[in-house]
Order: sequence, then C-alpha cells, then structure tokens
Amino acid sequence: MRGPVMKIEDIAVRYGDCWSIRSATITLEPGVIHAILGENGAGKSTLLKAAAGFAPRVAGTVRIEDGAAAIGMVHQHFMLVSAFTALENLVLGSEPTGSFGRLDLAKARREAEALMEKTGLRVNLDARTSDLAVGERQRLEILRVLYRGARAILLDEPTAVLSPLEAEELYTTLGALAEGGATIAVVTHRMDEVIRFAGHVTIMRRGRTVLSRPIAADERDHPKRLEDELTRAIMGGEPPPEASPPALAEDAEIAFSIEDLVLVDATGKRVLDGLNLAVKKGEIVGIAGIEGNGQRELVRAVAGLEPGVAGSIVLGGARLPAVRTTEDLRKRRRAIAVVHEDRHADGLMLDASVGDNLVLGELGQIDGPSAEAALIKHRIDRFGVNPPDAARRAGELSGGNQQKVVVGRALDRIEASPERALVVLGQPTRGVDVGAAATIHGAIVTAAEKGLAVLVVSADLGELRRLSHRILVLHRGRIVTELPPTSSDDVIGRAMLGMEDA
Ligand SMILES: Nc1ncnc2c1ncn2[C@@H]1O[C@H](COP(=O)(O)OP(=O)(O)OP(=O)(O)O)[C@@H](O)[C@H]1O
Repeated sequence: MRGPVMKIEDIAVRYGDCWSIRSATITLEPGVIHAILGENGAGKSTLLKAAAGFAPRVAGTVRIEDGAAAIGMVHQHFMLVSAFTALENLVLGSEPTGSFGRLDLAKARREAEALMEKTGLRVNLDARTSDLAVGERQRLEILRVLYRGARAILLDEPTAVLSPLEAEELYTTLGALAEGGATIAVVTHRMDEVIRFAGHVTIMRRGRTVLSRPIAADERDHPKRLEDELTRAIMGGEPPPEASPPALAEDAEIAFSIEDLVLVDATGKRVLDGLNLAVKKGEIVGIAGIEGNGQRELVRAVAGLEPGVAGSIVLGGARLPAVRTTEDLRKRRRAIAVVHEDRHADGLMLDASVGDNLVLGELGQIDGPSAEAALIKHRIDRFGVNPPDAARRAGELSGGNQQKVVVGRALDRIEASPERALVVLGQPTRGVDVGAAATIHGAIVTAAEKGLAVLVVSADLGELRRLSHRILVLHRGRIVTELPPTSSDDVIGRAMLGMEDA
C-alpha cells in the first residue's frame, strides 16, 4: 500500500490579517519519515493543515499524486470525545455496521485488536477516553487515522507528550509504516529525533521554508554537526547558551516536602502510592517517569485539586490544610505556582484574550487597568509571546506560544508574591522551540536563585539533566530512585521501568 507523493509549491496561508505562511515549498515522498522543524509560530502546523486540505490557502498549489489516497492528520491537541470509550472513539465516523445498519462493536473490536497487533500501538479499548493518560490518547489518535485507511499520515508534534521510550516506540512504528510505503510527515521540536529517525528534513522560519534536504545515513555518525546546522537554520543565528542550576547552599533548609501521599482513582488503582519527597530552598528537583505513573496527579495534588488525597504536603514546616474553599485555594496559590501538563484542561482559556490569560486568577490583586496592561506587556516581552498582541484570542496562538503564556504567567506571578515558596511545573517546555525553552529555563533558574523550591516534571530527560540538582524517578505512584543529573538516558530509563539495578 504505497502512499501518495504530495507536492506543495509556493503556498501562502492567511488567517484574517495574519500571514501564517508566506511562502512554503515541500515535497513529501512515500517511504521516509519527513521531519518539519522551526520556531513556535513559524507555520509548521499550518503547513500540515494545508497539505491535508484544510487551511485557508491564498496562493500556490498542493498536488497529491493519488487523489483518492486518504490523508490522516494527528493534531497537536487531540480531537477525541472524552466521554466515549477508546473503542468508540476509534471507530467514530467510520463505524462498521451489522444487520439493520446497527453499530457492530464486536466487529470494531476485532478490527481494532488486529490493528493494534499489527502496529504495536496499544490502548485499553474499554477505558473512558478521559481516563487515559496523554500518551495513550495519542496512540489512540494514530490508530484512528490508520483505522480509516490513511496512506499519508501527518503528525503535529506527536512526541511532545511522550516519554523517551514511548517516543522511540512511536518512531519504530512510523519507520515500519514508512518502510511499508506510507507517506509520513512529523512536526517536532526535538532535534535528537530528527537526527536518529528522519530521512528528510524541512525547516520553516517566519512563514517560509528555508531549508529542505535529505539526511544521509552517515550524517547520523556526526550528530553534533547536523544539529548545529539545523539549529542555526531554525533560529537564523547562533543558539542561546544552555541553562544550569544555581549553586545550592550546603545548609539550605527543606522548603517543601511530601509525606506518604496516597490517591486512589475511581477504579480502585493507587495512582499515588505512598509518595515521599523533599525539596530544599533554592533547589531544582527533576521528576522523571513514564507517562501515567502519577505525574499528573502529583502536580494536581500539590495544587490542591485532588480532594481525595491522603498524606501530608508540608510547606515551610507547616502541613498544608486540605483545600475546601476558594479562599483555601487562593492562599495556596500565594505560596505555590503550578503549571499543569495539559495546558488546555488546566491552564488556558482559548476563547479569552492573550492578555486576560496572562493575568488569569489575579483578579483584584492588580492595581487598576493601567497596571494590568503594564503587567501583561511585561509578561509578553519577558517570555517572547508572538505575536505580541494582548487582544488576540489565545486559541489563535501557535501551540508553543500558548505554552509561553501559561508558564510565563505562573513564573512571573510567583516571583512577585511575598509568600512565594514553591514552583511545580508539569512539562514546562512541551511544544516550545529552542529559543523559548531557553527563556523558560532562565526563569526557572531565577526562581531558584530567589530561594524558591522548584519541582520540574518532564518527559525530556535532556531538560531534567540540564536544570536539576537531583533527579527523582517516579514509578507506579512512588519515588523509586534518586539519581544525579549526570546519569545517562540508559540509567534513568531503566529506573523509569522500575528495574531494581538502576
Ligand atoms: N486559526 C488561526 N487564526 C489566526 N491565526 C492563526 C490561526 N492558526 C495559526 N495562526 C497563526 O499563524 C502562525 C503560524 O502558526 P502555526 O500554528 O502554524 O505555527 P507552528 O510553527 O506550528 O508553531 P508551534 O511550534 O508553536 O506549534 C502563528 O503566528 C499563529 O498565531
């Protein structure tokens, strides 16, 4: 089953008065993984949408060799119905029917099982989609596209939500699909993936394709050379210096600790299972773990959003009371800033303006409209939100720029709070380009320098290594290992799998 050749020539795409793509040319061929890289807002998502036929194109041509070939797109934000089971979502819109046109779920299940077997992509078909971890939801999205018989698959930052091992598995699957003749394009910010798995790379910068070339097998032997070339093309200049954690005082006292945290979910599973950890003032502690081992619940519990949690959360020597009222929540927020991993569920109001989102939750704490406007402008500038337009609807920002809004708001707010004590960040640079990631890392280091305790949960081991004083590994709801930031991927990876000898 060969996929189509897709020739996109000199296209331009405009939303209202905003040019998403000024001039892009790209040819997608079957048989290779074609990676698309570029800064946040460069136009990568729009390019995929134009290829799939649903972007407001105002110039150029899109030619697809075999017009009948189904093109499947896996979006940055999942398009699943959360109240449905995984199986229902899988077949939604192309349901097999039995006699009298009734939905034949047994048949759908057989087909789904066969597809999972063939691709190695596994999900629990009976789980409610809202209960699936982010990684599982994404596998479900890919299965959905394949279920519809797509021969060209366009994926928008598929690995942003995956752990390194899951990402590796995904590329194995994509590699096998490409080998089988499928046409595959992947938008990503992760350079290591491009170097290891892509057969062709295209770079976009400010609405234009600025580089498009094959990657030869022997180039992978000199990864640094290739990485430097691609980074320079992405940034249009030299890359920013990397962050490192600030010096930690020998006698720094413990600012924050968690003792025997337990949380049981609706199915009776202990998603947090006696979790213990402590973070000192000015210390940055990284949490590594395979998606779905309690990361999300840990962050939510610290934020006060898990009423059923047992155990203690201790801040500055005092046990935090349970959050029962909005005043309790406000009090907690004066001391703790939290960024949740799923920015749409927990952090961002897509229909509100960028400005409103940047001061969300600070109602009544800012002294009048002009102070508010100044604060919004400061946050837009500090974190490089692009376009720098406070009145724009947040839903119109590119994914990475939405992330800058959520993280920038949290970090900037807590720094200014007199009661500041702790920052907890779930996947802070997910979907963010190299330049913006450097800004966010800089702000995290600044928070630690100001004496805050910092907990960073990330699927990006490189990020954890660069930023953290220590790395804790979370497995099945508890911390199983503590590792120095110098540990290799392999050592951290084994601990993430719960292997004893790690
Ligand atoms: N529906 C829309 N309405 C208005 N502007 C839009 C819309 N979609 C995208 N844009 C704008 O088009 C530009 C390109 O966006 P796009 O999402 O393609 O970027 P991207 O390269 O995928 O970025 P990221 O890496 O952050 O996901 C951005 O400036 C964005 O704000």
